[in-house]
Amino acid sequence: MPEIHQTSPFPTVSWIGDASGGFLRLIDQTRLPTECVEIDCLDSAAVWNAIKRLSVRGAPAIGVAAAYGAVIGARARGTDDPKAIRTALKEASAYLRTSRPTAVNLFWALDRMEAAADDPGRAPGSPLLERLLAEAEAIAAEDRAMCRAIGRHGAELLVPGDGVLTHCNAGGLATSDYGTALAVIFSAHEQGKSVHVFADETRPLLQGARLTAWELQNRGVPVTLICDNMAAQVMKERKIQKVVVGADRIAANGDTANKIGTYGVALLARAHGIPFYVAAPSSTFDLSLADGSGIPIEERDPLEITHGFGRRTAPEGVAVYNPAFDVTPAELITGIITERGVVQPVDAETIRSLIGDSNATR
Ligand SMILES: CSC[C@H]1O[C@H](OP(=O)(O)O)[C@H](O)[C@@H]1O
Repeated sequence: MPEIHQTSPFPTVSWIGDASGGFLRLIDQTRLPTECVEIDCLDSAAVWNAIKRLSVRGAPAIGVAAAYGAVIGARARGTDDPKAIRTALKEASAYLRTSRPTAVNLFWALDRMEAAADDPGRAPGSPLLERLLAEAEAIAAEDRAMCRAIGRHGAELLVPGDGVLTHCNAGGLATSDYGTALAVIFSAHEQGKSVHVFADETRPLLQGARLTAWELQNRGVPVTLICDNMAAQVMKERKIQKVVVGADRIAANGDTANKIGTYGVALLARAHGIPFYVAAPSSTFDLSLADGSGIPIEERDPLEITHGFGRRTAPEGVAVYNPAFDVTPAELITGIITERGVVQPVDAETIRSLIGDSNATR
């Protein structure tokens, strides 16, 4: 059973100790906003469970956690023999890949960890476990930098007084720090642009209510919480000038998988003439997919719908459908805000030239 520690709000995911004896520490996001506690993951099974149960969630944060989980898994055979470490790493990587299917960052990060194990060029001469930890730390550091760059590029799209609708949580909790969609908000505020956020609560797991509202309040950003079914009304009342959401996997043509309900928000934004932006790092692109039809959509436990709020809210035995994501077609997306700039999603070649095949390793 992982240990539990009280903690300050950040960092979402961090490594404690050295390569041979260290472990992954993360905020348990299932306990927010009422409790901000951390759990320590001492083996790859604890990391797998943390991802599966959304203790750690959000595409980039899942990738960073999986990278550290691969380091832990590489030690599973208790030897410094590089051959045994590589074998244990591959086993841990294959196991961690089964935790959740949609966020491509999980697979992107594990691909990087496996490549690092075979690349003596990184930190030549140092023990393999230290090289693996260095790669995981690099993935986390790159993510922090990408989030800040996304914030800078995205903040240019906002004007003072904008009402911005968000869906789910694409904040610091969904990344190694600062967020993607919320990075745009945070950066705008740091530049003195006052914007007001309307946060969809985002059923069934309420990442918007529990996490986005919590993050924005922590940083002093004005936020109004709404139910998902109120998005059309706030748009009709002209309270919303922009929509900014995160992403879990973006295909080569810009089709974007994100939390369930995002597609509906995109349709509403189009109907009201409101720009709809996706904010995501290049690690969330899957250029191996020509379009969104190939993005695997996770289906989760029906109990998340029938037993939310701590009690049963549906008749015993009722049929339930619980897809955790949907795919917004590129033609409904005004622009994708990446660390390299804003790209118009329907031009697949522009996306490929901006993102580059090397970054989107799939
Ligand atoms: C910055 S990616 C955040 C992205 O991930 C969330 O899904 P989940 O909470 O199930 O991991 C949601 O789709 C967010 O937009």
